[in-house]
Amino acid sequence: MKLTTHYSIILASESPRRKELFSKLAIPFEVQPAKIDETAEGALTPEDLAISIAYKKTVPIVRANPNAIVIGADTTVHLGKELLGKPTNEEQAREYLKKLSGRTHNVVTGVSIQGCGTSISFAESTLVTFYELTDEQIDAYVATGDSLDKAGAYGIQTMGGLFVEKIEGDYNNVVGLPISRLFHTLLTLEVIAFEKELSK
Ligand SMILES: Cc1cn([C@H]2C[C@H](O)[C@@H](COP(=O)(O)OP(=O)(O)OP(=O)(O)O)O2)c(=O)[nH]c1=O
Repeated sequence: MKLTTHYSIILASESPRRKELFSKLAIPFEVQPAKIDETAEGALTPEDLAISIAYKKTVPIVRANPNAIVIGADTTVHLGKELLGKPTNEEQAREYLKKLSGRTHNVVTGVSIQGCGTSISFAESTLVTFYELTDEQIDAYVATGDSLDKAGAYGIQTMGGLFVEKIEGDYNNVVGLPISRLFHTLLTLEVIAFEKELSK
């Protein structure tokens, strides 16, 4: 299938995983990371929190590119009422993984699509259950350095995936972008469309 767009599209993210997932659409796009303060005020639900940060990421990019459609995303890990962001150091990474061991957590990615008269956001949730982890497993994984740029201190797409017993929901959402829901949303918004190929 071949998709097309009349818009210039900007992915407001420095995440290489988001860039790779967005590339599945095979349409031209640019990456412009937004450096923002990733905190949100008020007692928000996990979904509203992820949406509000995703939206915040689009704001400076929309301002600088008024003729583009800008897409921002934010992924957070929730264990009960506790929010586990990116660990600030290896000690915190170990602490997060100990908490996740043997339990089910919720990975929520907020996505915000802004610009050219479009303003829509959504959040997708995936439940992830970890095996019971030993200290040896946690120490060995954290020593790889993979934890530090990832919410919840693990990457399901890297060796962190070895800790996962099961997931309920969209795998790509855990990696950082629910690309299939985004694909359907962009089609509905007519931001993207199928390019009708002339019969050969
Ligand atoms: C749980 C989990 C998170 N992650 C990543 C996805 C996100 O990149 C990151 C969470 O941080 P985010 O703040 O969502 O994203 P980011 O800082 O990487 O990029 P940007 O703000 O510029 O868009 O954690 C994985 O790669 N694998 C996983 O299994």
